[in-house]
Amino acid sequence: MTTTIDAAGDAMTASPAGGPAIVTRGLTKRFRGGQIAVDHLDLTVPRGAVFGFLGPNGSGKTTTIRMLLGLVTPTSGSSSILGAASPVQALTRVGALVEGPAFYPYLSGAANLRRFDAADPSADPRTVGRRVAEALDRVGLAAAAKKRYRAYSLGMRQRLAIAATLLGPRELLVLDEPTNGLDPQGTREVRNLIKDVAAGGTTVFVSSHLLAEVEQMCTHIGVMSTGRLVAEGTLTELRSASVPRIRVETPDSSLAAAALTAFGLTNIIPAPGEVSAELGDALPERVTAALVREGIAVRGLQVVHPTLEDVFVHLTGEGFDVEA
Ligand SMILES: Nc1ncnc2c1ncn2[C@@H]1O[C@H](COP(=O)(O)OP(=O)(O)OP(=O)(O)O)[C@@H](O)[C@H]1O
Repeated sequence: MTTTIDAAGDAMTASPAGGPAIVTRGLTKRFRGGQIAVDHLDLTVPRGAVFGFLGPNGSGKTTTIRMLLGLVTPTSGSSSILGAASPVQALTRVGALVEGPAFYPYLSGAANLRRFDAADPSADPRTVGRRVAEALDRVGLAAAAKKRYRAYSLGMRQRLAIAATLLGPRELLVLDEPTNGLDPQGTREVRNLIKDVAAGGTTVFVSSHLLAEVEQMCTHIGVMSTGRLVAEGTLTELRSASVPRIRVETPDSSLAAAALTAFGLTNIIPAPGEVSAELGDALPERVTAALVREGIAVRGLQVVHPTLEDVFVHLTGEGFDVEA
């Protein structure tokens, strides 16, 4: 049985039924011209998770999603969604938003969804009215069902795009950058919608380059950097991977560095007027006492806990956009 952490940080038990929602093994895509977009990706997305697929632009998120859905052929490796032998066999159980569907500006939200549904050969035309009404209700657009698409705000447009993925019962929702281009209000709407969908038992796999956004709605995170997965785990696991550091302000930084080394601290970085080191399990008061014993002038001392962003920047060597 796998244990996952819900969006609020509480422990919950994910259903083990049917195995993971997504598994990739050695998944690789090299485009013509030699560009490697995804490099031996081993990913496991547990059922019931809201999995944030985080990475800077160009790190391979969209290419991975396209391979998962059978829209791009991998160069090597394999992937499986919902335990199916091929993406086609799982597609009726998966809602996907990769490139926003082309909606007609002069049609209402409801009429657009009906047209969208008509293009799906697996959808039953006899139940379309009920399913469209339910999908609009789920995304909070029931009152705007008859409004023309062109009058929708950006947030409403994105919610309609998500409604299009919810026209049938879905076990898995795959959303590529669903908040791209949205203002803070629209972003909040989409984030809350994703949480609601997940609360109903649907696994959600959502890509983003926004760390804060992923932190607010996801139970699990996978971090991509130049086509490689550099970190994967629950939010709690990834947070606990961050090791606190001690920062000593002193005019004797080289002497202090030597004293910290002698004390057994590692990863020591001396700088003018200060020195810092990984604290690990050491007690800061003991470190202070050791420095004073060595006659080092300590002007200030601070224990610094790296944020999740610090951890990821360290892993990827790149900054993340932290604005939600
Ligand atoms: N059809 C293609 N042909 C050649 N190179 C491609 C193609 N599609 C993507 N790439 C390259 O593969 C790399 C990964 O792109 P991808 O779109 O998967 O990244 P991403 O993380 O989704 O980024 P973004 O958020 O900017 O879409 C990039 O360097 C991109 O230029």
